[in-house]
Amino acid sequence: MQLFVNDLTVIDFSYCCASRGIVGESWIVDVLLDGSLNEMSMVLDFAVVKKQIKAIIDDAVDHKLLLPMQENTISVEVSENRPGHEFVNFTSKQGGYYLQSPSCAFAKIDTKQIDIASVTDYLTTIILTHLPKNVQGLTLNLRPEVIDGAYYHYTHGLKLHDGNCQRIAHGHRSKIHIYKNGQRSAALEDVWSLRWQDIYLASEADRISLSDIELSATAMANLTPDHQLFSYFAPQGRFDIAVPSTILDVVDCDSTVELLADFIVRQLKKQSPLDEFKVVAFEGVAKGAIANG
Ligand SMILES: Nc1nc2c(c(=O)[nH]1)N=C([C@H](O)[C@H](O)COP(=O)(O)OP(=O)(O)OP(=O)(O)O)CN2
Repeated sequence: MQLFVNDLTVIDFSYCCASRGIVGESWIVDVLLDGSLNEMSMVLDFAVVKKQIKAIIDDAVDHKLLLPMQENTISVEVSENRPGHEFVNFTSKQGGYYLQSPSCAFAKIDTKQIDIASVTDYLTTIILTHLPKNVQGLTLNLRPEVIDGAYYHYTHGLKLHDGNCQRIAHGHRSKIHIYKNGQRSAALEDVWSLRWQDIYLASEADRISLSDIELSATAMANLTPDHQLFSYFAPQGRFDIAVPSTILDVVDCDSTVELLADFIVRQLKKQSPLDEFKVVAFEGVAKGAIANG
């Protein structure tokens, strides 16, 4: 007997990619279980699938930075000064990224590259250990949203969020709709999808000086004048990141989707003060904010 739950959840995360750098991503998760019927004549109660399997997936990868541990341009070091914190040093074709975060912000995956296949294997192994004996098989289908139009991938952190969105390197793949004087503008949507393609979005308020940043000795030896530095404290701990200027956009606000929609409107108004704009900014799949100006 097989049981399925489609659209069980969306995982929003970022990952280290040798060619693209740190990439924000959103994948929808469908689940298919194979098993015999239990004493309730069920393969597994939908409530268990929806709550427990979703919780396992969230705990494993959601709002984390996924690290392909077989990639030799990544190193992880335990912080000696901050218990429970780790440093990640990552060199990509786009430049070097250096981070400090509480360990829960990273998922270490034994693979050469993060892709749908490796994350599916990783999650399947973890979930199978939690399933009752009557459930013998598990098929996960991870898939990006089908998007007919412009989208971007960004990575960010929300220092004021009391949940996992406080993690300084989690991200999303998000649609963007822009209306100019009531008409959808594919041209403006393309401009923003290009501007925020594989971008790190930092808040100016989180900028920190070189003397105050906390990174590994390896990172400190490899920082260049091109790196910009950001840091904050949030309930899970201290977060630091160094990002090369070329793959960074610094906004004058926090990066909640409400404020990002407003940021885009303000930039558009600066360029064309006489025109009216509406920006529908998504954050991951099927949610977002609308700003007008
Ligand atoms: N009003 C807003 N709420 C939240 C924002 C925001 O910008 N505006 N942002 C976040 C985080 O960035 C987070 O990444 C959003 O992800 P989401 O999947 O919605 O978070 P949850 O884990 O709580 O939801 P699940 O569907 O259970 O994964 C949070 N809120």
